[in-house]
Amino acid sequence: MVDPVELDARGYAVIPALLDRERCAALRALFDDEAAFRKTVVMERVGFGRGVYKYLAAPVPGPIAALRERLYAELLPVANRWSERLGENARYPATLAEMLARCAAAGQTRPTPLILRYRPGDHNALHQDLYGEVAFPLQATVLLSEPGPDFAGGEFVLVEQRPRKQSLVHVVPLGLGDAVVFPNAVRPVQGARGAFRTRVRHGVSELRSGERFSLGLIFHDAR
Ligand SMILES: O=C(O)CCC(=O)C(=O)O
Ligand SMILES: [Fe+2]
Repeated sequence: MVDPVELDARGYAVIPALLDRERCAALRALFDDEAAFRKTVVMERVGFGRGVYKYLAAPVPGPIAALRERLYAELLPVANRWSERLGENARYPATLAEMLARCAAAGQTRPTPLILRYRPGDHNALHQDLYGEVAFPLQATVLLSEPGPDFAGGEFVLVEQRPRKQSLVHVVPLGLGDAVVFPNAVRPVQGARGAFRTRVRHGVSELRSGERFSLGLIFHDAR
C-alpha cells in the first residue's frame, strides 16, 4: 500500500516488497523474450544514458496489467488532490481503462510499461516520462534485482527543481521487489502562502558491478 501522507510530504513513497522474489525473477527472464516487447531502446544511441530498455507489446501480460490497474486506483486520489493543490483542476478518471481510453482519444495508443536492464557503467540520465498531452502525474518503478548479491551502485534518484532555490536530490533506497512511487513531472510543495510547483526528474546512478533490472509503470500510453 502507498502511504499517501508520505507521498504528499516528500513527493515519493516506497512500497516494500510489492513483488515477491519469484515474480521478480520471472520479469527479469521476460527481458530476453523478444516477442513480449514492441520496442527496444539502446539508451546510449539516443543520449538517455547507457543500458537497454524495452516497452512491452499489447496486450501487456496479465500480472503487469493487473498491477498497473491496482496502483492506478491507489494513486488516483493523490493525483486529483495534487492537481487541485496546483490549481489545475484536472480530474483523472476512476479507472486505468478510462485513463487509457482518454490517451487513445489523443492518439496515445502504445503501451508504456517497460523493463530496463543495466550492466556495469550503465546509468539512466535524469528525465521525465511524458509521451503526449495526456499524462498521469505519478508513476512507479519496481526494482527486480537485489542490491548486494545482484549489483552495486545503480541508485534510484529524484531531482527536484524548486522555484528560486537550488535543486534537491533524493536517493531512494530500494530492495528486491520494492516499488518507488514518484511524480511524473511536477508536484505541489506546501509553502507559507499555499502550494507551489516543483519540477521533478528521475534517473539511476552508474552501476558499479553486476546486473540491475527494473519494471517501469507509467499510467499514460504513448503516441
Ligand atoms: O531503473 C530505474 O530504477 C528507473 C527506470 C525509469 O526511468 C522508469 O521506470 O521510468
Ligand atoms: Fe523513467
